Parts: sequence; structure tokens; C-alpha cells
Amino acid sequence: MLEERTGLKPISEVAIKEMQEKLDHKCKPISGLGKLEILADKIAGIEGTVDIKTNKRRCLVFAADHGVEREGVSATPRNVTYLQAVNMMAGHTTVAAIAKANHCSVQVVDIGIDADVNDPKVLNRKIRKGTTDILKGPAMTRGEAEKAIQIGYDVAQQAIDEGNQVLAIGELGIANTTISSAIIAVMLDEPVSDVVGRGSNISDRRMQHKVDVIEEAIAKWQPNAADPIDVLSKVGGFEIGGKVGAMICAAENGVPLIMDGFISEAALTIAEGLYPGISKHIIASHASKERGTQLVMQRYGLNPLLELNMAVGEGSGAVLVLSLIDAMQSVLKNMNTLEDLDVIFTK
Ligand SMILES: O=C(O)c1ccc[n+]([C@@H]2O[C@H](COP(=O)([O-])O)[C@@H](O)[C@H]2O)c1
Ligand SMILES: Cc1cc2nc[nH]c2cc1C
Repeated sequence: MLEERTGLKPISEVAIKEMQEKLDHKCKPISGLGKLEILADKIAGIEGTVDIKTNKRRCLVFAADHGVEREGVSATPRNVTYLQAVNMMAGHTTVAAIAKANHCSVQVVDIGIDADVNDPKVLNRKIRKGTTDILKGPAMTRGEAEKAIQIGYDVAQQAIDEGNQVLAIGELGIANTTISSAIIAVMLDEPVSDVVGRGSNISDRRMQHKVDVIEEAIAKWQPNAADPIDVLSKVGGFEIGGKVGAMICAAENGVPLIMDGFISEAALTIAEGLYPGISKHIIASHASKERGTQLVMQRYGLNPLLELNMAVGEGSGAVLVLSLIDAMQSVLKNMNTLEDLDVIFTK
């Protein structure tokens, strides 16, 4: 499936330049809107036009369970993945609440929840009920890893076909900060202890155990960083594959995709391995509290818009950025120019 891809839509340097010129003429100091200007430039480059379209948006939340949860690496019980998936579609989770404030639809995709999900609002794309415990075997087969990417791609394509102009991605998956740490450590060739964080709030003792589990799994299965599908299959998760597919689809379609926190960062390392430079198509929303965040951002030249010390996941940070995009649309529509006011700068 990956061999059939048509390639990412090129970033339009012309549209970026036009957007920056437009912003430079607005009645404000040059670059006065800082990172917000870079955000508008980036969207223009991705969409290939200065007339950016961002009104209709959807957050895709990939939900799956993890065998490694059985190793005691999380503070949170396994069934929270299932409970929050249903709760999310009922509108009551963090991402559901923030998405509502930002006029964004939310779609939970069951790509591997360890439960029979009998909620018709949750999209059923289950591969199986959770991955294999990475201390006992590779997380999934290579075929399952490719299937997860294909599912994410297809769900994103459907969202785009339904008219969504911006995508956000989030996830649910108890213990997925463990596998995200494993992926990031392998893909960036960094020590596990420099990447691992507290996830959904673990103690110092459990944090050391989390490091030990990841190091043991990497030593056992020897995931090959030069082969990102190998890494995803040996120490990954279904929801991470889904996110990778959504990233590829958005980048091919010229649709801006806003990534969320640490789990999206792990997906990005896989997507970058498959398509070097895909980060140019992706908006980094916030700097997750997890330790490896800065390593990922630096590696791909990303600069997250928000620093809020958040560690919820779900896509909560990604949908917050929609309010910044709306602010920039209002700037573009309502502000007049330096020329209108006869202001001339002498530097
Ligand atoms: O996205 C993040 O940066 C993030 C950081 C910490 C926790 N989470 C969320 O919490 C869950 C994973 O935490 P844990 O401790 O079970 O690995 C999972 O459902 C994530 O959505 C997410
Ligand atoms: C309550 C709760 C909600 C979550 N959403 C994503 N991960 C989560 C972890 C917990 C513990």
C-alpha cells in the first residue's frame, strides 16, 4: 500500500511569501504576531493559496489498547480506553469539550480497543483487541502495522472528502506513552531514559520500571530505525499507525493537520522515516509534558505554538490551536493596512 502513494503535495513557497507580505502590510509592527504569522504562512504553504480555508474541521481520535499495559507501566486502568471512547462521542471528555468550543467535529476510531464497543457513534475499524505485550512478543505483525496505517489514511480521506479543510489528530490508549517512548528512542537513537515521562501521572518507582520494560523490549526485538514499519510493528501501537496514515493522507491532499502531544510525536517519527520532510505539512500544537518532546521537535525543526504543560492526549492540544487559526482568519479579514493609516516605518 505504501508503494502506491502518489507523493506529498509540494509546499507552495509562493503562497507562503504572499501570506507574509499580506501580514506585513497589516496595521501592526512587522512580525508582531510572532508564531501566529508563521502558523498562517504554514497553512498557506500547505494549502497552496493565500486564501486559506479552515472553517470545517474534524478531530480524528484513534483508540487502541496495549499488551504492555499488563506490565504495570501506567497509573490508569486499562478499561479507561474503552470508557473514554464512549464518553468522548457523548461529548464529555477534554477533547470533546474543547472541540465544541472550537466548532470542530470529533470522530473516535476504534482501531484496537480491548472491549466490544457497542456504540454506533464509535467508528469500528478494530484490528484486534489490543497489541501483544512487547515483553512477550512483537506488538503486532508487519501486516497489522501496514493495516493500521491504511485505516488512518482511509478515515482521513473520508473526512477530507466530506469537506473538512483542517484535520486534528488525537488518541486514547492506556500505556501508549510507554510505546511512544520506545518508538521515539529507537527512531531518534536517543537513550530511553531521556525520552520517558510520567504519562498519566506515575510515581518515580513506576517510571524506572517503565524505562526497564522499554529497554528490555528494544533489546529483545531489535527494531530497525531504517525500517519504520518494523519499528511500528515491534514496539508500536495500532493508534500510532492510524495517526501515521492520517498524516500521510493530509500531506498528500494539501490539508493542514494539527498534531497533538507525545503520541503524535511518536507517529511523526514513523511518518518522517517513511516520508522525510512530512513535518512541513504538519502543525505542532503544544509541547507535551513528556520528556522526549523537545528531542522530537528539534529533530524535525518544529516549534509548538503552545506551552501549557498539558498531558491529556485525546487531541486536546490540537483542537486548542483551532482558536489560534480562527484568530488569524479574523486578522486577515478585519485588520486594515499600514497604507490605510499612512504609517511608514523608519527602522
Ligand atoms: O499526548 C500526550 O502528550 C499524553 C501524555 C500523557 C498521557 N496521555 C494520555 O494518557 C494515556 C497514556 O498514558 P499512560 O500513562 O497510560 O501511558 C493515553 O490515553 C494518552 O492519550 C497523553
Ligand atoms: C481519565 C483519563 C482520561 C484520558 N484521556 C486520555 N488519556 C486519559 C487518561 C485518563 C486517566
